[in-house]
Amino acid sequence: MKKSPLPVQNLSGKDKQRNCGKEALVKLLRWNFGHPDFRGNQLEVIQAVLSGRDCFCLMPTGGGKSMCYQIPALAKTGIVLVISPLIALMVSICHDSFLLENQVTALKEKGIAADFLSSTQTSQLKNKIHEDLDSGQPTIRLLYVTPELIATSGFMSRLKRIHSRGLLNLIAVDEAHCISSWGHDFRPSYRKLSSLRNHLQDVPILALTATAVPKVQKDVIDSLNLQNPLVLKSSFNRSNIYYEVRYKDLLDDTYADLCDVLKSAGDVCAIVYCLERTTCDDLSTHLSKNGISCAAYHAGLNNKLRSSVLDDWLCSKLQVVVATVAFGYG
Ligand SMILES: Nc1ncnc2c1ncn2[C@@H]1O[C@H](COP(=O)(O)OP(=O)(O)OP(=O)(O)O)[C@@H](O)[C@H]1O
Repeated sequence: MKKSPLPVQNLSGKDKQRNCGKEALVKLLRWNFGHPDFRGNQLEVIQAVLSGRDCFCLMPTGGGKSMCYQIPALAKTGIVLVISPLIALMVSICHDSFLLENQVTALKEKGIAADFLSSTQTSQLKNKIHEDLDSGQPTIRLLYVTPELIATSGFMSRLKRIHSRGLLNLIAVDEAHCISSWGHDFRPSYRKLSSLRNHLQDVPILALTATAVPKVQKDVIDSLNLQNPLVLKSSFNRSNIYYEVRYKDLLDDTYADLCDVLKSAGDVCAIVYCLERTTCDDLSTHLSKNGISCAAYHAGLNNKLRSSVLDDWLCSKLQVVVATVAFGYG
């Protein structure tokens, strides 16, 4: 049976203080996500944004950044806007089984009213979301959008209307390092997010990233015009990860060595990254010949084939994917 989200309350006066308190927030976490307690800096971030403060949060991949805006969306009536560069990718090139993995689907399955707006949706679907947003009492609590959409005047006017009704609670900028031209993943569309502060002055902004050297961090804070932000950084040490370096030049046979490593690791799933497409094809053929269930993944393969490799790997039909960085982009 599906659980319905805990009822939310409008935060004002004493309620505001009480609901920003740890106890109420942990209750929301347990009820909606089944986690016993907050991890790392999650609670501090959540309390900061709920109290209306801007925040810059640096947390490692898998550290639980999403919870930092998902819980605020459940703690207050209104909307949390999540700006993510990943929506377009997820929706356009992945199919059902992978879509199930994405945040919106997972949230909906938990009974949380989340949705996304993307250029790949039918106008019927988009209109339905627009109607909900324009209604006096939108049902959507978490809305995922692309930075490109923020730059359109139509959507900004819609946001301003929602804000004028006191219903825009938080703007979360995921992968915030993309705003910085100093960063490794600069996206020009992210630069346009600097207009958010001018248009929606008193809405707290939460910048989230897993990668930001001090120069990038400053650039993100300046570009988004964060005001006296709470800056929180977590340790990048992942105690569950074991690192080992083997020097290729010192190995007699790199392919044979890799084959041994994969076989001795047992029935694990793995990604082997290569610099070139031809190496992916070549190594994948070699591993397959040696009894390892394996496929290549790179931008030279058509969408259908890439999707099926991704799908098979996600459902453990394939043990190893030999890929270029195209795998990280979906
Ligand atoms: N407080 C918590 N206790 C236990 N598990 C948690 C907690 N918060 C988040 N998680 C789990 O940690 C995993 C990673 O969370 P999440 O996807 O939000 O990480 P992330 O920091 O956004 O990662 P990425 O950088 O890849 O986007 C999820 O499975 C999530 O359910």
